[in-house]
Formats: sequence, structure tokens, C-alpha cells
Amino acid sequence: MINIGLLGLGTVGSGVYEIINQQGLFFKNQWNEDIKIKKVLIKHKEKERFVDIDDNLLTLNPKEILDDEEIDIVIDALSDREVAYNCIKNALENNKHVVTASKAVVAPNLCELQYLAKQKRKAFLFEASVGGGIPIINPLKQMIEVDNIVQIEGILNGTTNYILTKMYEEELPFYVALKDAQHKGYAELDPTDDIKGYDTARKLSILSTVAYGQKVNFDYIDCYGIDKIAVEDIYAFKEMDLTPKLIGKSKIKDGNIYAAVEPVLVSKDSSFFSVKDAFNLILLNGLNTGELHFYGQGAGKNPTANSIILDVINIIKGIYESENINIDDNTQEYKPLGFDGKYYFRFTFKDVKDIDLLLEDIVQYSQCKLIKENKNVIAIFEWLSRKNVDEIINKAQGLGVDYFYSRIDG
Ligand SMILES: NC(=O)C1=CN([C@@H]2O[C@H](COP(=O)(O)OP(=O)(O)OC[C@H]3O[C@@H](n4cnc5c(N)ncnc54)[C@H](OP(=O)(O)O)[C@@H]3O)[C@@H](O)[C@H]2O)C=CC1
Ligand SMILES: N[C@@H](CC=O)C(=O)O
Repeated sequence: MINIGLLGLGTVGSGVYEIINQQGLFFKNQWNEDIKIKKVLIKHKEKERFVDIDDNLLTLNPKEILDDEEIDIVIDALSDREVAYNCIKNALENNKHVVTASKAVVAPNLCELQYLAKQKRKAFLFEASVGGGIPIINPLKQMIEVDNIVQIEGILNGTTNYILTKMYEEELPFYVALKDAQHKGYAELDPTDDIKGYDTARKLSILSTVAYGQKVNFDYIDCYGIDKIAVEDIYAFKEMDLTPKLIGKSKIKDGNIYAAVEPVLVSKDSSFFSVKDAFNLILLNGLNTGELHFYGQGAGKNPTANSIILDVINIIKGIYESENINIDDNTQEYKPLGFDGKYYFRFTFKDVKDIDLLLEDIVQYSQCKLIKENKNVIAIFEWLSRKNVDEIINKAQGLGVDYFYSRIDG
């Protein structure tokens, strides 16, 4: 009998609870092991639950799980990252295996928690923290045993891809599309993490840290989200036959790590073009293997719960590879470099007199096509270094001009 302590019974936690209950017999036949959820940590006792669960299983006290010697595996599906971090640490210290979906815990603490798991000879597994239902962490861990990964590029956030799809296909305003994504259970409790790109940066940091064997600190990754995108931008993209995607990309070259999260305009030739709704696509580039594509549902109840249970099964089978990843904790405390390229900017001026003031200054950076319409100016720069992009942003901010920008990859 494997006893599980489940932390959280929201979107992901209730998916885990349902799959374990519905497929218990299948797991028993397959792995010759009874899997039982012994306790579930929640925050609000009175909240309406959409799962059929005995009230006696619910607790508000994490100690009932963390101090229970009969509990073998703790699954974290909490939305509170501080509580989740403390519970995970405590569970490992108390000799329990841990499976988590929380990229907000894994990204900053991967090295520390993995080290603790190694010391305790327990698993610390986090397949669900990147790519929702897509198996990506386990394949990546297997790949690096043979190959050198040199580039990672992906749509890593379901909420923003859902918003961009709705805005592009239905010309919906940003906040209507965001509300819809929240309703579907894709967004974080505070969707700022999704729309400003921080969730993508955390996932990119986890993938890059595992792939390159060096700590890639997500705080240092250049990160720009989609919260400033307007329907006017969508009209302009359609004119250019391009579609926007929020993409996290990192690469390692000559010992330097490059990493950025930013909106990218892609053409029909790009693999990212037809990735819609909450789907994710992750491209891994290995020196031996070349490009590998990992595609599937990047968020949502059942896909994410499935990834969690894959980790649980790996623990039951005795396959947990936290011992195999070697991460050099001391390196990569420098800032990864950003990407140069062709860039789209839309500036919205409150005061028309600022238009010439800004444009005179920034058109010097590169060959540039300008489209002026009332208080909006669209500028397509043929080639900007990352430093130029930052300078343009600083100048626009200095004048109090609203802007949205996107790299063009098409
Ligand atoms: N939603 C998704 O598609 C995905 C989510 N994730 C990650 O999975 C985790 C869970 O996300 P999700 O299920 O969407 O979140 P929800 O908001 O739907 O559920 C969060 C759960 O955590 C519980 N909780 C929050 N704070 C506390 C606390 N202080 N003490 C006890 N319980 C608490 C809540 O309790 P109560 O029910 O009583 O309020 C709720 O059951 C997050 O780390 C998220 O980033 C990862 C991949 C995909
Ligand atoms: N909020 C996240 C959930 C999955 O990680 C997303 O939208 O991708």
C-alpha cells in the first residue's frame, strides 16, 4: 500500500484525486500496488467541492500529512508558493518522496530541494511544473545522459497562448480573453505571473537548469509579457500575415547562456504558428538528436494531474532520477544575454508633440518602417540589438508613452 498526502484540492489537486480514485484498480493490476490518498490539505473548509470526497479526508493542518509516518509520497498542488515550499522541505526532511506541480517553488529552489532529496535518498519530481500534460522533464533528463542540449524554445504558458488565440481569431479584448482563461482553470491564482511572462520565465529556468547543468536564475531572464497588447496590434499583425506567440528561448553558445521571454511574431512557416488555445510546444535542440518537438495541453486539470501521476508511478517503480542530474549550483549567477533581431513596436502617445521627440531619437537605431495613425505609431525595425530594445523602452517610458513590442521571427 502506497499512502499519499495530497496538498491542495483545486484544479490540479482535484484532477489528481479523481484519476487515482478512478484508475486505482488499473494501477493495482499494472504495478501490483494499492495507491491511496490518505489526507488532503485545503485552506477553506466550507468551500464547495466539485469532487466526491469524504469530509474526514480533508484537513487544514499540514502536520497531519507531514508528520504521518504512514504517508510515503506528498503531492503538492497548492497555489500558495510559500506554504508549498515549507511543506515540500518538511516532507523531504521527514523522509517522504515529493511530487510537485509548482514551478514557482521549483524554479528558485531546484538545487536546494534536489540536494535535500539526494541526501535523504528520496524523490523530488516536478514533471507537472513545465508543459502541463506534456512529458518533458523526464525525457529531458534521459536525453542529457547522452546528448548535449544547446537550445530550448517554447510556448510554455497555456493562459497567454489561449488569450493570444482568442484575440487573434475572435478579435476579443485582452481582459475578456483573460477572464475566459481563468474560468477554464488555466491561469495562476494571480494571473500577473502568466500575462507578464514570469510563469514562462520560471519554466524556461527549470528546463535550462536541467538541460545545461547550470543554475539559470529566472530573476535574471529578460522577460516581457503580453499584458500591453491591444486589438490595434492584432490588426497590424494580420496585415503582416504574422501571429503573436509568447515564447521562452534559451541557448548555450561558447559557454555563454542566452535567455529571454518575449512576444514573438511568427509566420505560417513556423512550428509555433498553429499552436492554439492552451496548447504548448517545446523544441529541444541536441547536438546529436537535432530538433525534437514536444506538443500537448500545457495547462488544465486532467493533463496536469496526469503528469503528477506519472511521477508517482516512477516512484513506485523505483525510477526517480533526481540523483542523476548534476547541477552546478555555483555558476550562472550572471545575467543571461538577450536576443537581437527584427522588432515590432507600437507606441501610443497621449500628447502628439511627443511623437517627433521619440521618433527622431529611435529611428537612428536601424532601418525602420513607420506607420502613423492618430496617436498610434507602429515602427518595424529591421535589426535591433537587445541593448537597443532596452534603450527604446527607456525612452518611451521616460516620455510616458504606452508601448507594446514583439520580436519578429518570420
Ligand atoms: N491550473 C493549471 O493548469 C496548472 C497549475 N499548476 C500548478 O499547480 C498548483 C495548483 O494550481 P491550481 O490547482 O490551478 O490552483 P487552485 O487555485 O485551483 O487550487 C489551489 C489549492 O491550494 C489550496 N491552498 C492554497 N493556499 C493554501 C494554504 N495556505 N493552505 C492550505 N491549502 C491551500 C486551495 O485550498 P482551497 O481549495 O481550500 O481554497 C486549493 O485547494 C500551482 O502551483 C500551479 O502553478 C501547474 C500546471 C498547470
Ligand atoms: N498558468 C499556467 C498553468 C500551467 O503551468 C499556464 O497557463 O500555463
